[in-house]
Amino acid sequence: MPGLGVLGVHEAYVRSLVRRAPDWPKKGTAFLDMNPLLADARALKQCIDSLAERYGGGFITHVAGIDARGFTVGCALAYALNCGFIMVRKKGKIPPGPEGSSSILSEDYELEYGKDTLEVASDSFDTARVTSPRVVLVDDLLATGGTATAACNLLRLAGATIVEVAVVMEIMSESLQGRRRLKEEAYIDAHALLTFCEE
Ligand SMILES: O=P(O)(O)OC[C@H]1O[C@H](OP(=O)(O)OP(=O)(O)O)[C@H](O)[C@@H]1O
Ligand SMILES: Nc1ncnc2[nH]cnc12
Repeated sequence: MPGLGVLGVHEAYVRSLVRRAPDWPKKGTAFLDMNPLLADARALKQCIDSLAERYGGGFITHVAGIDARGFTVGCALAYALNCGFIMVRKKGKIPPGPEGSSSILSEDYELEYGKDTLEVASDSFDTARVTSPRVVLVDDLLATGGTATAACNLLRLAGATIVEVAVVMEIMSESLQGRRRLKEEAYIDAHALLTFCEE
């Protein structure tokens, strides 16, 4: 149907369940909260079904999700695709592997309202069983793209090929050009279920 987004006739309903928190966590940030969307069975199912349709077919071997909100949608998608799920974690959360068998890959980055560090275990992918992991990276939201770019870098260091970054919400504005940044710095395309144009 022309003029409809990727969620088609479901878009308005799903969009209505994104709550805005102006000036949070910092003045000037228009925070988009997907808690009401996650809490709604119909909206959650529509989001996961839409992503599963896009990435189904057997090419994807793993879904990776970014700590913490990316875990919600990411793990549900992995289940729907019958894939494994990889956690890209915030600093200090990954336990050591048995006796030096793995190391922790780490990258500092900036996001819309701060700085942080992401980590991935070097042995996240069992490459003896899946020789070339093909991954869709999932998060709730793309703003500057700093978080997703760092996650792509880490997953590649761990041996993955990133097929696409998928988010529920993308914020597009003069200052937030995450899609462009991902393409320029990580050579990856983004797929968003909902787009929000700010400013
Ligand atoms: O495109 P960017 O500007 O990098 O911003 C997007 C990131 O910001 C939020 O994560 P946050 O660090 O707030 O973590 P949370 O999921 O633990 O709330 C969001 O979940 C994305 O991961
Ligand atoms: N505006 C925003 N709303 C929700 N999460 C975010 N992460 C980065 N920017 C965000």
